[in-house]
Amino acid sequence: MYRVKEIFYTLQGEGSHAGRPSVFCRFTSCNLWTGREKDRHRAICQFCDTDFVGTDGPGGGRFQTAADLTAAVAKTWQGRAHPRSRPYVVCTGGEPLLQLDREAVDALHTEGFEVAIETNGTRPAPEGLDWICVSPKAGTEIVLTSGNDLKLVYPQIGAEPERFEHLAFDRLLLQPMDGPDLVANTRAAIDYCLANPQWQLSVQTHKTLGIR
Ligand SMILES: C[S@@+](CC[C@H](N)C(=O)[O-])C[C@H]1O[C@@H](n2cnc3c(N)ncnc32)[C@H](O)[C@@H]1O
Ligand SMILES: Nc1nc2[nH]cc(C(=O)O)c2c(=O)[nH]1
Ligand code: SF4
Ligand SMILES: [Mg+2]
Repeated sequence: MYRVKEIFYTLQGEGSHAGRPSVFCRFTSCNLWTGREKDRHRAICQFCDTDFVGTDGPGGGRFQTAADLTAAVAKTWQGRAHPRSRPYVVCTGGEPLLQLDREAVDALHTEGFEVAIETNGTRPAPEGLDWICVSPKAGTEIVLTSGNDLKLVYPQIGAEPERFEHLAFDRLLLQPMDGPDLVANTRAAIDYCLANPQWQLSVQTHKTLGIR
């Protein structure tokens, strides 16, 4: 069974695929925070901007099989078919690698989807994913050490960019930490990228665009 908070169609807001029409499938639960505000101060990951508790969001629910999950994703896609693009699903959460398995990836492929993931990198990934974005968190050990985007939320004490530069990712991205210090964090991320051009800036465009 797959427990999903919400499934929605929007533009990818972050990372190398920013602007790409995508179905977001947000899985319930995370291994680095319970998702409850009362636990935030003692969570391993304390800056999370997302509600991933429960299955009550738009399009959310409990899906018994990979085929059920895929049907829910497929009916959320609203793009017209075109030879230049395939339907695209971004599996996120919460931590999607607590639930996403080979069966679900295969079923999504059979339906014609390209399958991307946004993960904290602390759990192994099933084979077959088309796009892997790892966003490391201070105080954790990364087991997913290769992929496409390494998208580090900045700044994090104990997760300095230099720690990740040797990993086998196509792109290194800094994403300013949203919260009360967003303006200062954005300035600091810009300055870091300007001085260390192996890093590029990732802005959470959906937040300024006012879309999900
Ligand atoms: C909510 S997480 C879900 C996927 C996975 N658990 C992870 O952390 O990568 C989706 C993305 O949002 C980023 N994110 C979460 N809170 C953020 C914040 N306050 N500011 C900037 N990015 C944030 C995460 O680092 C991750 O790249
Ligand atoms: N538009 C949009 N883009 C996103 N990219 C990563 C997101 C996430 O929460 O994983 C996200 C999200 O929640 N919305
Ligand atoms: S690992 Fe991801 S989902 Fe979990 S608390 Fe951190 S940002 Fe949120
Ligand atoms: Mg988000």
